Amino acid sequence: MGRSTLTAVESLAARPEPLAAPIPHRRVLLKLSGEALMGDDAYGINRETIEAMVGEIASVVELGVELAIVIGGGNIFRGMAGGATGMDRATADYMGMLATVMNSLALQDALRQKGVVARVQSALKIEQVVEPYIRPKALRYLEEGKVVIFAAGTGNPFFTTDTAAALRGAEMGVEVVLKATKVDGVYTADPMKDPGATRYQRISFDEAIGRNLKVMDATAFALCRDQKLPIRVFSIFKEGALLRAVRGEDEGTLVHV
Ligand SMILES: Nc1ncnc2c1ncn2[C@@H]1O[C@H](COP(=O)(O)OP(=O)(O)O)[C@@H](O)[C@H]1O
Ligand SMILES: O=c1ccn([C@@H]2O[C@H](COP(=O)(O)OP(=O)(O)O)[C@@H](O)[C@H]2O)c(=O)[nH]1
Repeated sequence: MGRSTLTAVESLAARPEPLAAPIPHRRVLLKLSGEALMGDDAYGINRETIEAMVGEIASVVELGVELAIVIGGGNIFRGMAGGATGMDRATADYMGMLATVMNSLALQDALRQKGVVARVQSALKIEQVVEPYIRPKALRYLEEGKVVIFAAGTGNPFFTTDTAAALRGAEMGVEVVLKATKVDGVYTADPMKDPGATRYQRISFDEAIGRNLKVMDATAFALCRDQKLPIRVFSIFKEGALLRAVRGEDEGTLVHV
């Protein structure tokens, strides 16, 4: 038996007994902001930010929660910025999707170093580098206790990784989409621009869409609303926030049907 198979089996065997307090979520999708992974750096992945996140992911996996991840690419390339400089928007968006593949591979490796088994599946075919997205295979990995990282967004230009998170979340049948981003929830206005903005504890999809709150794009909101898939928005920088979100505790903002 190959070493990688053993590791997967070992990690399954090492799953702890269910805790006395039941965990409300058995399968979740985590959306990690590419841009937030920069931390204070000018571009790329900040070592401390990714290490902190990987530590939190490891503790979620230890709980026995099945975890799928969609990672952004804004720390390397953002299609809109390319478009603004006169580049063809679709070409710029494909570059953005390739950036998410790089982030996914970096995250997979950071997880490996922490002893967490992860598989990357890409919406774009780059078979020498990463396996393609195959839904039943992804479901199988999750059932085996492996983390699945979905790379290349939806595989289509003019979309975002938030929409990819909603799409893959719905396909994987997760109970919640957890959006880890730069801000600690959904505010009445963009808190980066309006210091008077206040945070919602809970907000309905209809209200978030109606008020045009930009923390997530409208396509992602609409897809989650139609699929009755709640989203919890929380800070990527806050220690313990992911674990609290997975436990269904009051963290950030819950966007609900
Ligand atoms: N109403 C709002 N509440 C919270 N954040 C908002 C709101 N409107 C705009 N934002 C902005 O949305 C950003 C998160 O969206 P985005 O940049 O797409 O995140 P990500 O990189 O995580 O996909 C926040 O950094 C914040 O500045
Ligand atoms: O389905 C997708 C997902 C992403 N992108 C491109 O990839 C970039 C990076 O993704 P995103 O901006 O969502 O990342 P994040 O905000 O999390 O850093 C986007 O700007 C788009 O250009 C795309 O074209 N289609």
